[in-house]
Amino acid sequence: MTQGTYDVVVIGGGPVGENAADRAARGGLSVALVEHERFGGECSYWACIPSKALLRPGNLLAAIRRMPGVQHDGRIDAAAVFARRDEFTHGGDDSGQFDWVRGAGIEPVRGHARVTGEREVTVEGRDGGVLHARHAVIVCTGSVPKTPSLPGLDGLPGRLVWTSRDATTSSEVPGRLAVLGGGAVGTEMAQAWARLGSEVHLILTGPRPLPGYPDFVGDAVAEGLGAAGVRLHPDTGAESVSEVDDSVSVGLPDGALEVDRLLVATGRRPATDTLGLETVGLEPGDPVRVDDTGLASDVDGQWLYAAGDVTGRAPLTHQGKYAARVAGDVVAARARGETVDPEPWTRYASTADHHAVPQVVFTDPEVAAVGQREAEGPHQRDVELDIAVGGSALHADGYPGRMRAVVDTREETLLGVTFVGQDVAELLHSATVAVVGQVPLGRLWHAVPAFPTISEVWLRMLEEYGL
Ligand SMILES: Cc1cc2nc3c(=O)[nH]c(=O)nc-3n(C[C@H](O)[C@H](O)[C@H](O)COP(=O)(O)OP(=O)(O)OC[C@H]3O[C@@H](n4cnc5c(N)ncnc54)[C@H](O)[C@@H]3O)c2cc1C
Ligand SMILES: NC(=O)c1ccc[n+]([C@@H]2O[C@H](COP(=O)([O-])OP(=O)(O)OC[C@H]3O[C@@H](n4cnc5c(N)ncnc54)[C@H](O)[C@@H]3O)[C@@H](O)[C@H]2O)c1
Repeated sequence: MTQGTYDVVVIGGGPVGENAADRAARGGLSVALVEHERFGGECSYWACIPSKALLRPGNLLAAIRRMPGVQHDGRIDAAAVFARRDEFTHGGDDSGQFDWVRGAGIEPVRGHARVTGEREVTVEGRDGGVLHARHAVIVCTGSVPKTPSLPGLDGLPGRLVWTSRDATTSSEVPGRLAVLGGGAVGTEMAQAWARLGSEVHLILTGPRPLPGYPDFVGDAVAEGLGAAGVRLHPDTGAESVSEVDDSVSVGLPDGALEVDRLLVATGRRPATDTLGLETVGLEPGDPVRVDDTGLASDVDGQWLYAAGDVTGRAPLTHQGKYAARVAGDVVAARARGETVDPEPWTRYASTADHHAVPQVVFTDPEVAAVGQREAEGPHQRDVELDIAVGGSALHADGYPGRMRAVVDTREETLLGVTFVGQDVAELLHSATVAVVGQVPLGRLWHAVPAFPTISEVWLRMLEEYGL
């Protein structure tokens, strides 16, 4: 039984909760961190880490195939890929993360936490009890999969339906896999499992995958998925599903598709269903809306904060951790009695959430984007060009890639940059620095890309703009 009063109680020990707790502890506060499953959260065991471990070998093999003169037998050893993935996820053992929490001077608490009143958290489970927070409760409970309303889905036996957790942890390669949803999870997992040997069908409601990106991105990823053997079903959408002979029959407008597993990857929603938010006037199931300091917008008394997926702001690990650093620092500063001025771009405001969220989709080709994805106003211009420079040609034969920069034509700064192509992920931070730093194009002209690198496309983009 855990009872006690801490300066701060953080609910949810994923990457975001760990960072919020760490910053508050570094600020001199006593902190309890409550986790009901595994310290390290979704990202470490069921999301970012295992998915990237599954993708990398296939992307590497595809790159090798495109390079004349490199010997290979064209095979992926699925068992070895799974073994490497399981090393990254420590076979689901969170003791290393638990020890890190302790080592950071944070009190780890195992159990399910609920807010039961102002500055009060009740924990059920191994370390059950009531925790009181002198200064703040920070909610970092992440998100859970959204289930679409699809006739027959509720009645399908669980073994036939995959969530992203199954898609990232399975050590069996299904013969036939249907993937519902062409977002980041759907595209990444479709490609990974096709490369691991499944016959994969990607069912899309629109004409191309990754609908939130420029069309040239979705088209390039569709081509890459096709090259990996994924069968795309654009403008389709599943009408119903049912079990037939231990398989799933997916009803499509042009007939039934029979598969061994159905991966539902139709988005995520904030994990606030059983958090007790009704006790403080919030609606369970809704995101915890916050201002740029992380303070909950609809709760009085300046004590409830949130960061990460649960806020619905920028549901990515790195961006959630950024918001967590801000919230942890704000709580520590306010606890010291300091007045926090959340001016944009100070350490007390997660300003980048509005202007400069970077994301990579680790398909082949990769997608890397930050900030605005297209021109939206009269003084904005899209500058779009193929990535066709000395560096890219040497990197891969006939390198197919494209970029778009969105330029503020009055300030002559960048509002956003999108790349698609092999290995563009590592180009992204240069774009993020340019967007966040509002670097004038005239000054970017002097940031000379080394020859021969893919970054030479920066120079071509400036020339295309007119410099
Ligand atoms: C398949 C997949 C791949 C992804 N790949 C990437 C990627 O490559 N890069 C990227 O940036 N993002 C990726 N994401 C998104 C990323 O996983 C999330 O943005 C990130 O995990 C959010 O961190 P978080 O700490 O807010 O939430 P989570 O990681 O979900 O952690 C929340 C924690 O809170 C705990 N918790 C919840 N409720 C309670 C409660 N009441 N009491 C106690 N504990 C509780 C949970 O058990 C969990 O440990 C991916 C997502 C998926 C599904
Ligand atoms: N590399 C990365 O950064 C990475 C990788 C995976 C996931 N993530 C994050 O995890 C979260 C969840 O990813 P996700 O791909 O599940 O969500 P998403 O919202 O990115 O994509 C879901 C897709 O499913 C489609 N969809 C919705 N209902 C459908 C239906 N009934 N039938 C067919 N399609 C349908 C939507 O149009 C959308 O394209 C996102 O926030 C994502 O950014 C990030």
